[in-house]
Amino acid sequence: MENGHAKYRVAVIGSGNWGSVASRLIASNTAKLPSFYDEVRMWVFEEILPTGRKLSESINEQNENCKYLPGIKLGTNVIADPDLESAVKDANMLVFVTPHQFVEGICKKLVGKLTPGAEAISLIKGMEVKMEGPCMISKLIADTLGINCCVLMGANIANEIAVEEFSEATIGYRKDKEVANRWAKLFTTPYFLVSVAEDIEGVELCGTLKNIVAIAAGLVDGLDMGNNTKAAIMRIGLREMRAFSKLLFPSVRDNTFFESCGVADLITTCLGGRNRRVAEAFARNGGKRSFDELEAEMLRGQKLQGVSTAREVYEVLTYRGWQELFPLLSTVHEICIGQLPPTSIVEYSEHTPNLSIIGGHTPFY
Ligand SMILES: NC(=O)C1=CN([C@@H]2O[C@H](COP(=O)(O)OP(=O)(O)OC[C@H]3O[C@@H](n4cnc5c(N)ncnc54)[C@H](O)[C@@H]3O)[C@@H](O)[C@H]2O)C=CC1
Ligand SMILES: O=C(CO)COP(=O)(O)O
Repeated sequence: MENGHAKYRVAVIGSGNWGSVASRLIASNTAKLPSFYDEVRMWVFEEILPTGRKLSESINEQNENCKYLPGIKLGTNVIADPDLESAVKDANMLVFVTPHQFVEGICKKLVGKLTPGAEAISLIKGMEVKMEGPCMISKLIADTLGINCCVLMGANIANEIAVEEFSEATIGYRKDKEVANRWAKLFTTPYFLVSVAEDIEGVELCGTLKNIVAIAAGLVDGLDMGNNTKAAIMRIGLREMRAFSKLLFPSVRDNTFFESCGVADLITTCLGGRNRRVAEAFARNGGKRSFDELEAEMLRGQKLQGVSTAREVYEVLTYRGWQELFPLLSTVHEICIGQLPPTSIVEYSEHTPNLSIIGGHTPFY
């Protein structure tokens, strides 16, 4: 507490492409706003660079992440720390931003290590499928660590935000608007406008599911189909995103799909994202080179989320008998695993079933 007011210390867990940009954005605000400590600790999954140097040391020396965000200064108040426990020490605002497949292991290491009363926000686009069913990443963080966790999603291609091009984002929260507003204050800059929505599942599912649609858009690009086809894929994808989200969580609001986290993120990722780019290469190679191989070659350490999310969603669809209701989401997975050729992405619509069968109610479509 300072002058009777709480003062907040921020730690960022993750230092990939978006993790580095988010740290830079946040640090530009903590340096200015009196309610936050200047320093932002950024946890780094340690790597040895080709030069033989440790990535964390290189970041602190150059004030730049030469592997995941070359050419951009992070701000001198961003301190890279390869020790997870030390990175979160005394922090009461925790920003989770790693590829989704690593978050469970990270959370397990953090159990019992957090400052009491710490709050979290997840910038991670993805989900886990457990025995009990699908689990959103914010819930995984909240349940494993016993803390409240908001989400921030949006049309946020990191490299564009790094050079301060105008973007918007949506914070999803469950009940506590005051906490959501505090997160919004931490992230908002003149070039990064943040709004809040009391629909955490809707916001997070938008960010998660659009990565599958972006794979479909990339396949269409790789097959040299035109803008009309891509627009159709985006429209059908958005429709399936909304239907799937509402089936999982009936509380999900239609309006959420019109926020930055919804239609805007879908558009930007289908036009300029990594999922789109690698899927295009996959289709150009006729599906003969795997996504894993192309990811390693094209992204050099950055990670795709769409392929594993397609698998996770497919597990939910098959388990619940919903596969036929979601032809686009299902087809993307079947293409990714080589069960169908890339050209199937535009063939499925012939088999689109009568979608009004869901629970005998008016269809979501
Ligand atoms: N890059 C972007 O434009 C955006 C990314 N996102 C989301 O943010 C999340 C994080 O993405 P990025 O920061 O771009 O990461 P990235 O794609 O650059 O991923 C690489 C990161 O994973 C780390 N890593 C590798 N192996 C690891 C392990 N075993 N354990 C822990 N960490 C490991 C690497 O050190 C590196 O920090 C993802 O869910 C992504 O969908 C959201 C908006 C924009
Ligand atoms: O989520 C993103 C933009 O909002 C980035 O998407 P990609 O991971 O496909 O680059």
